[in-house]
Parts: sequence; structure tokens; C-alpha cells
Amino acid sequence: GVPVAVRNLVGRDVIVAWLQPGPEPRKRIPQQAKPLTNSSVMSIDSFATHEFIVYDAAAEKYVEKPDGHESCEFWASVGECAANPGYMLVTCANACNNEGKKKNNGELKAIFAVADNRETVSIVDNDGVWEVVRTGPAHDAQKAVASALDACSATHEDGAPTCGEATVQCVSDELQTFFAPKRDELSIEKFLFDHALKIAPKATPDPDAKGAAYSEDLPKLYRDIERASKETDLSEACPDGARECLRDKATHETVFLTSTIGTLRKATRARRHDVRNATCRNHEDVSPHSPVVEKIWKYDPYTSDIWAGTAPDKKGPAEPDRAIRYLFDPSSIDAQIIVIDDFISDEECDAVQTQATPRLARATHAHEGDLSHVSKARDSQQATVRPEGGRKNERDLSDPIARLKARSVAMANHLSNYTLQLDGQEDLMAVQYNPGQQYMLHCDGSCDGTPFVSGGRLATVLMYCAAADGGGTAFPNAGVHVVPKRGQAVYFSFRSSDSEGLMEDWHTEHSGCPVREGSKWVVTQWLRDGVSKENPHSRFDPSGGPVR
Ligand SMILES: O=C(O)CCC(=O)C(=O)O
Ligand SMILES: [Fe+2]
Repeated sequence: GVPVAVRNLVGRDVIVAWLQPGPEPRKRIPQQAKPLTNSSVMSIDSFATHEFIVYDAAAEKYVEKPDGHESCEFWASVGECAANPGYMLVTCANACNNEGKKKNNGELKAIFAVADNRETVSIVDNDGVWEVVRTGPAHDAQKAVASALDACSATHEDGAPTCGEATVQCVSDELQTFFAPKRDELSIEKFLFDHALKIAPKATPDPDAKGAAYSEDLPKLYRDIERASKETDLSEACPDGARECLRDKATHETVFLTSTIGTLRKATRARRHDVRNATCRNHEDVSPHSPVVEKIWKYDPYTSDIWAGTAPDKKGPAEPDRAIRYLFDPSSIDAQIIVIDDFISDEECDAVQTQATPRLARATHAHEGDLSHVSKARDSQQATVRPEGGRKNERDLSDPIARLKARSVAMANHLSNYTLQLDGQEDLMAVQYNPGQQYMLHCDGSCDGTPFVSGGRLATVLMYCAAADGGGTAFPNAGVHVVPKRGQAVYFSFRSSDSEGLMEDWHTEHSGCPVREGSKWVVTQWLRDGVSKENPHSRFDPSGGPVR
């Protein structure tokens, strides 16, 4: 079967029940039922055509009684229950009942069927009526075929078809514009996979890996890539241009392209993960810049450009000159990884750890929309920290946490030519790892070569307050491994200074290696562009765009 994702976007908990066809007319019997909490996703394995019903978890168990006519629902939906109650309330009691409940927000429901197609089914609340929104490759293909058929059957004013006589050829050509971006995506994924293969540690097999190192069948994957990259002439496959045939072929082609891209991505990820594990085991500083480029950063908080016109109101101690080392900075790809010694002072670490310790909680992340999911990708304890008295004191530089935050924003402007503001940035995040705990490969914002979206993250300052045995920070795709030292910071940026620019692709993907012994403490300042006092970070996703 193929997985079908069902997303609950109706704003309340629901039950998803499998329907079994019953005796006519239109009788469906709910079989198995599973709860699906608000804003979460479930995956259904679909083998054949299944029907589902989604209903409010707070409502009574949904029971559909047979109605006396197959058009009952339609009639009810157009107001017949009120207009013609004599007939309707007898013959279509069920449909009228549901229609009434739909209107007064009582029992809400949505019905949908899935077939053997990979897709996402979102249940949304449209003004008190639940609707089913479908997305996914098969669905996209069907839409594309429909619009290609439309385009090709359009005629000029004089009645001549706009695509000439060869309508099948026309549909086939039209569909290539739908396939082209998918084939581009495939070639990008192939490029990334080739890079991952090159850096994967073939000579040092991972001792922790069980069984075969990689699960995919490489020769088959290469054959699939080759096949999927080629243009297919649908007019050959469907010479008589039958709608059904075109739809099936286009759907098949799309699903094949999508699943090949998916397999490639997985294969790439497995290699990156292996490189990460290898550098975690070695646990030695590594950088492709040799000798490492070194510079001095002179920082004066009072003349900094981060204050948006309102200068700091209380002074802090003088800022020392700091040594910065470029571990990775190929200016062509807009990614930087830079180490700064003595970035965070003992006093500042103490302030962070003192404030965070009583509030440390297991890390959570957004898992399939469930925001309180305890993370497997991120196994650590964390807490945000703010200046004494809260965010309103971010301009008080006598406060160690305010100082750290201002310094982080100012350094990003200096190192990457950004014009970031202090106001509206995220709080500093303290993270503590015990033995065995780690943070799997991830990007802090997006690092996949897509356009930057305002409000998103574009750089990170990662500061170390306690270095354990193990627990390095690995950037496998950039060939960088950082062994933490107390007081040190790693700065990495993943967009150029151009706010309309693209995110870099994958060099800043990173991971906190497993701690072997002791306790590791880091403080992170994730940096955003496009935030301000009026539009703080909480309005945007880490990858930009409004929070829904
Ligand atoms: O602990 C580390 O070395 C990495 C932490 C990290 O990636 C983060 O906080 O975003
Ligand atoms: Fe990170």
C-alpha cells in the first residue's frame, strides 16, 4: 500500500472512522475508529479504495442511518428540508438531521475516499462546514491532465483549435510543463546524492549500523533515475488520446518521479548521517580551510546598528577584541561557518545556567503538527533565558543575558553584512545534554536553496558553556567538525546579505553529537531577518512565513 496522510485542521479533536459499504441506499457502516487530535496528522496505509468519515470527537458516535433516496444529501444541502418537510423529514431524515447539525455547529463531519495513491487529505473548517482538501502527486497529476485537456480543447474565435489538429500531441506537450519542474528537482537531488556518496565514509563502516549499511538497491535506483529523467511522449502511450489513458499515464509518471525523488532523498540522508557518525566518533576539530583564515573582531555595542534608534540605557563592561576563524566560507555559496574564541564570559555562562537550570525541560519539537511531541531528533533539556525583568530590559547592558543577545545580533551584522535588529528576535535558548543525548542532523531555518522568506532564520550563534567528552557539533556536508570549548562560539549563516536571496544548500546542516561523558551546555541565539518590535519572531515560522 501507499501512505495517505490525513491532517486535522478543523481546530478541534476529531475521530477518523473507516467505513464499510453496507446495503443500499448509501449505507456505510463505521468500522475501526481512531482519534486525531487538533493540528495533527495520521498516516493511513491505503491498498485499495477506502472510505472514511471524520467527525467531531466531542459529538456522539457517528451513526448514519440509511436515507430513502440517493439525492437526500444534495436536497438537504440546498434547503429542501425546510422547503419540503413533509417528504424530506420522512424520506431523508438522516440528511436533514445532519444538515441541521452542520448549520448549528453540532455534529460536523467530512467524508472522503482514498485509493492506491500517495496524497495528503486535509480536513478544514470552512465557516462551520468541514471540507476535504486534497494534495499529492496523483492528485496534482489528475489536475494537470484536466487543465491540459482544457487548454488543448480551447479554440480560437474562428473555431480552430489553439493547439492545431494534433490534440493528443498537444496534451502531451502541455503536460511537459507540469513535469519539467519535477525533473529539475530530480536532477538537483541526484547532484546532492552524488556529493553525499563522495563524502560517505566507505572505509570506516559504522559499527553501530545493523545489517546492510544502506537499504536501497543502488543499481535499481540509478535505472529509475535515468528513466524518470527522460521525457515521455504520452501521445505514444495513448495514441487515441483517451482521457482515462492520459490520466493514468500521467498519474503513474508523476508518482514514479515523486517516489524516485523520495528514495534519492532518503539515500542521501543515510550517507550524511554516516558522515556525521564518523566525525562524531573521531571527535577532532576538522575544517576544510587550511590554514584557517583568522581575523579580529572589534565590537562596540554603543555604536552598533542593531538598536533601531534606541541606544542601550545601561552600560556593561568593556568588550575585548576577539579572534575569529573562518572554518568554511566559499563566498560563492552564501554559507559561512566561523569560530569565535572567548565569545561568552564565565559571568554570562553562570547567569544563563542559573536561570535555566530550574526550568530545564525535555526538548520538544513540532512533530506532525503536534507541538508538544517529545523529540527523538532532539534529546536534551532546554529552557529560554531572558534578561532579569524580562524582554523590556534587552537594552540594559549591565545584564549579562542582554549583553549576550546584543553581541550575537551585532556579530551577525558584522560577519555577514546583515542589517538585523535586536527587537523581535527569539530569546536565547539554553540546552543541556547528558551522556547519550544528542541532536540529530537538521537545519535551523531552511538550507535547501529555496528563496528566503521574511521573518525566517538566517544565521545562528551557538555558544558553549560546558564541554563534555563527545558532544561535538558536526557539519557533515561542509566537512566541518567543532570540538566545543567553554566560552567559544560557532557562528553559521545560511543566507547572503541580500534579503531577497536564496538560502544556501545544505552546507550548514548540522548536528550535536552524542555526549559520551559529563554534561554539555550550549546557548543558542537563532537569528531572524524581517522581525521588529511590531512584528516579533513569534509571528513567523523558523523558515519564514506567517505562523498558522
Ligand atoms: O548542541 C549542538 O552542538 C547543536 C545545537 C543546535 O544545533 C541548535 O541548538 O540548534
Ligand atoms: Fe541547530
